[in-house]
Amino acid sequence: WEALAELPAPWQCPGKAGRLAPPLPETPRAGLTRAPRSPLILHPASWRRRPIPGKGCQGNGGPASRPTLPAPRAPSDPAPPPGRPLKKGIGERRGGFGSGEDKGARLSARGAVGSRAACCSGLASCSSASLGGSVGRKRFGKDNVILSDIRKPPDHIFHSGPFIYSDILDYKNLREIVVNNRITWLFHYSALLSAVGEANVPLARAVNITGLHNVLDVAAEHNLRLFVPSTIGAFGPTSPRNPTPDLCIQRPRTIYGVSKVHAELMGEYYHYRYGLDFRCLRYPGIISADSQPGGGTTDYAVRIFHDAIKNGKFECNLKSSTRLPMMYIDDCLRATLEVMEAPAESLSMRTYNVNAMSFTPEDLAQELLKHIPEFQITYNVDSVRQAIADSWPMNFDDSNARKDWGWKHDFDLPELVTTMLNSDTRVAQAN
Ligand SMILES: NC(=O)C1=CN([C@@H]2O[C@H](COP(=O)(O)OP(=O)(O)OC[C@H]3O[C@@H](n4cnc5c(N)ncnc54)[C@H](O)[C@@H]3O)[C@@H](O)[C@H]2O)C=CC1
Ligand SMILES: CC(=O)[C@H](N)C(=O)O
Repeated sequence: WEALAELPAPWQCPGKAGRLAPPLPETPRAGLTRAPRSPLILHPASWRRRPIPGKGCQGNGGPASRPTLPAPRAPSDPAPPPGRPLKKGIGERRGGFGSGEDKGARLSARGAVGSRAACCSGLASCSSASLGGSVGRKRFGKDNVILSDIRKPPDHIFHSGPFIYSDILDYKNLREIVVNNRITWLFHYSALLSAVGEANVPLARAVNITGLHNVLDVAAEHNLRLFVPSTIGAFGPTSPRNPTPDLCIQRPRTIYGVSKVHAELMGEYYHYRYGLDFRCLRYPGIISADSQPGGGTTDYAVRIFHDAIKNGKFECNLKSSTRLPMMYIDDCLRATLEVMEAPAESLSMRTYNVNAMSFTPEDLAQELLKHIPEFQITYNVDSVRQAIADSWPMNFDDSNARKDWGWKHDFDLPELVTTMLNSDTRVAQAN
């Protein structure tokens, strides 16, 4: 591991346009040196090992012109220490990240000035929307959360705070956003979901795998705290299905699942090898009134509410007995913020299952009938979605999340249905 410390990290190697960091200024001493502080931004790139002549990556610019990586940590090392608190006064902006009361944000600040979080798109198709827009902005202040996507979100999101266009496949642009906006936390939501992924494997491979590589590199290079959601879809037919524990066989049969197992493993690898503060939750199917489903297998559990309110009936594309783990969006967002704000010492793992409830389409229909007595459900099974659902967990064991950082869900099936049908929710408003 000592020897590996002198090798370049992925984001320092040539191969992708704009990937090379600028050469280090000459420093008077050999070994670990500190580059001069910029008056505006102090980020971890300030800490460099001087390159050793003749070592480092070959190609553009020659070895001596390239900075080397932050020292890799041996796999047995403990998790990296939390970042230093922001200097008082500097990062205190509008009560959001870096504010005096905000413990999590202070922990995350890691030497940045005026910390900010960025969400690369978000939950469901009004993506960037749901997560950053709803809770991230409420929690940290609207100007301290920057949302991005390749699609314009609905108006209520678009006008709720900073939103920028960003393609996850454009590494240089990601880097610009992080540096120019002094980003300290990154929530990476861009992905193609299970059903649309099967319909366009090359695109799913690019967005879910290459996009993740870009995010990992930019996060490690700039010492960001990184959240990547995984899913029940990261398990497959050979995993125990009822319940599915955190650690077991993971052999998914969809490109979506394969890309998410890859994300879990790559994030953990970057954590142990480069000290990246990577945190990941395996979400169940997420049910939100705020957004339209994005092409997944669990979409029926969102669509059913829209159709029930609008037409009083619903045609379900999964069999009535298909049991899957599910969660209401508020629980999902709270779990995400809680794991991001948890002290590093409390995390015994970097990827956790989280769960709230588990139901079948029939269970959901029965609960809806209590509110809409004339509601009717029929079944027209989609064979692709059904095969996917049959390979996924029926119930999720999230005891490690509950034990390590105190995860506790608020919404079971009755509360979910009442809330989704409540006149305040967007399902009711949209219909
Ligand atoms: N919705 C759910 O039930 C669950 C979602 N998740 C995870 O949460 C994340 C978000 O899921 P949803 O919002 O439901 O999916 P979605 O399909 O609604 O949103 C994904 C977003 O990614 C954006 N995107 C696609 N290609 C992009 C690119 N090249 N650059 C930038 N953005 C791009 C899309 O425009 C879209 O807005 C995904 O990573 C998914 O795996 C995990 C488990 C359950
Ligand atoms: C559970 C998920 O990851 C998503 N909703 C999908 O069905 O693909």
